[in-house]
Amino acid sequence: TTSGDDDGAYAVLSEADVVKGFDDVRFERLIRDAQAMSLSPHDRAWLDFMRGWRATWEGNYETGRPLLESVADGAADPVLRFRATATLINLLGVGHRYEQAYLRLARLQEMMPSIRDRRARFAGQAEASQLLSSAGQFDQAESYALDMMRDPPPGETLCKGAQHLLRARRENGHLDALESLYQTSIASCTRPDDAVFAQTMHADMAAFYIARGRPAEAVTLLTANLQALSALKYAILTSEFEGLLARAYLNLGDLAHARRSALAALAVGVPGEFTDARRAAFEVLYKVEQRLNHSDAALAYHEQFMAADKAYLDDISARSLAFQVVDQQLRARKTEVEALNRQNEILRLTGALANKEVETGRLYIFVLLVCLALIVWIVLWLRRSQLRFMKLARRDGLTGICNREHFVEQAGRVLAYGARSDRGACLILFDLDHFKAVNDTYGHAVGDETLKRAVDVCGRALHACDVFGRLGGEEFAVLLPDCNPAQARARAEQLRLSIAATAATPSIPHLHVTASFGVASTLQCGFELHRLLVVADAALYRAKRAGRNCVTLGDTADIPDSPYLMGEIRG
Ligand SMILES: Nc1nc2c(ncn2[C@@H]2O[C@H](COP(=O)(O)OP(=O)(O)OP(=O)(O)O)[C@@H](O)[C@H]2O)c(=O)[nH]1
Repeated sequence: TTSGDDDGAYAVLSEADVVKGFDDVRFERLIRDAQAMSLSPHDRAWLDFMRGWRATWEGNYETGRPLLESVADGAADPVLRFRATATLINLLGVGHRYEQAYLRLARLQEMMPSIRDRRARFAGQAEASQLLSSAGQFDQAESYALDMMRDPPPGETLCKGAQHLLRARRENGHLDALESLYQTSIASCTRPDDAVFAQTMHADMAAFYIARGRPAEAVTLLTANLQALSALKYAILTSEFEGLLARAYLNLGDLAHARRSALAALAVGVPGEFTDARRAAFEVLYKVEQRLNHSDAALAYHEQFMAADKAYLDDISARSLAFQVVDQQLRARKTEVEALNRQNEILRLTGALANKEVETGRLYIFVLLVCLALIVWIVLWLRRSQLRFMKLARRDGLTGICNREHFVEQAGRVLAYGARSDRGACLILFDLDHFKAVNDTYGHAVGDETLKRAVDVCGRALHACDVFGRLGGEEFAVLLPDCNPAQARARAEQLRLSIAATAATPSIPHLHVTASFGVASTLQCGFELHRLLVVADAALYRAKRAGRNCVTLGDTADIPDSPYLMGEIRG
C-alpha cells in the first residue's frame, strides 16, 4: 500500500462517514470504492464498521452482526471499537437479542468516560438512552438524553437528545405537558440526518394528543408530516405514524380513514415485528368492524389483535427480564472480581509478611553474629591483657629480667629437672660494690641506669637456658643448669670482668662499677634452691670481705654465718 492509496482511502472513508444516514446513493458508491482499495488494518475496520452500520439501518441483522462484532472486539482504535459497540447495541435490539444488547451496553458504559471523541460519545449516549428506555430503565435513559442535550458536539443540536428525552418520558408515563422545549428541539432538527428524529418526536407528540383526548390535533400533526416521512423510507416509524393515525381517526369516529390507516400500518410494518403499531392496527380494525356490525371480521381481527397484543407485551417483559438477568450477571461478576481482588490482596500481604519474617530472621542472625564476634573479641582481649599482666607480674620493673618470685619458681623447676636427670647445676649470686656511693654521688637516676647497664652486660654473657633474676636492690642471681663448680666459677669470672670493663652509664664514661660474686653448686648443697642460696650468699659475703670485685666458691660450712638474704629466703 502506498501512502497515496492511504490518503485516497482516508478521503473516501471520511466522506462515507459524513454522508451516511442521509445520502444513501453516495454512501453506497463510496463503500464500494473503498472495498476495491487495499486498506490498512485501521481503514479495514473503519469500512467494516460502516458496512455494519448500513446493515443496521436496513434492519439486516445477519449481515450486520459479524461485521460490528469484529470491529467492537478486534479494532485497535478505541473510538472505532466504541462506535461499533454503540451500533451493535442498536442492531441487537432490532434483532431482539436483548441479553447480548445489555451486555454490550455495560461495555459501552465502561468505555464512555475514556472516549474523548465527542461525536462518538454522543452516538454512544443516544444508543444507551434508547436501549435503557426499551428496558424500562427510564431514569437512566433520561439522564443520557440530558447529557446529549447538555453537550452536543459541534454541528449537532438539541434535536437528538430531545427526541430520546421525549420518548423516555412518554414511555414512562411522565409526559404531563408538551413543553415548548420539544417544539424548539424539532425546529433545531436541521441536519440532514435529523429528519428521522424530528419525525419520531412528532409521533410522540401525536401519542400525547391521543392520550389526552385531542385526536384531531394528532391527525393534523401526523398528516402534515406523513409525506416527508415516507420519503425517508423508514418502515418502522411510518408504521407507527399509520397506527397512531388509525387510533386518532377511530376516536374521531372516522371509520373509513381509521381502517385505511390501520391497513397501511400493517402493510409497511416489518412482518412479524412485535410493535405497538401492529397491535394498534389490529385493535382499530376489530373495533371498526365491530361498529359496522361485521361480527365475523371483527372476531377475526380481534384474535389477531390478541396475538399481537400478547406478542408486544411479551416482548416488553422479555426486554425487561433480559435487563434484570444481565444486571444480576454483572453484579455477580463484579462481586466475584472484588472477592478475587480481596483474595489477591490477602496473598500479597501474606507474601509481604513472609518476606518481613525472613528479613527479621536475617536481622536476628546478624545481631547474634555481631554479639558473638564481640564476645570473642572481649575474650581475646581479656586473655591478652591477662597474659600481659602475668608477664608484668613476673618481670622486674626496672631491668626486665625475672623478679624474685619468678626466679624462685623458674630456678625451682630447672633444679627439679636436674635432680631427675642427675645433672648438676650451679647458682651465682652477685651484688654491685659500693652502690650506695653511686646513688649518693650521682643521684638515683644514674643508679638506675647503672643497674640496667649491669643487667644488660650480664644478659649478653648468659645462655638461653640460664635463669637470671633480680632478687632485690642491687643483688642478682643466675642459675646455670648442667654445670659443674669450675665451669660456674669461670662463668662468674666472665660476668665480673664484663661488668667491671663497661662504663656504668654512657653519660658518665669514667664511672665504672664492680660486683662481688658467690657461687654454690648442687654437688655441695643438693638440688634445693634454698640451700644453694644460703651457700652462695655466704660465699658472696666472703667475697665482699675479701675486698670486693672477686668471685668466691661456696662451702656448706658457710651456712650459719651468712647474714645475706637468710631472713628473706626463710621467710
Ligand atoms: N638507684 C637505685 N638504688 C637502689 C635500688 N635498690 C637499692 N638501691 C640502693 O642500693 C644501695 C645498697 O647499699 P648497701 O646495701 O649499703 O651496699 P653498697 O653500698 O652496695 O655496699 P656493699 O654492698 O657493701 O659493697 C642503697 O643505698 C639502696 O638505696 C634501686 O632500684 N635503684
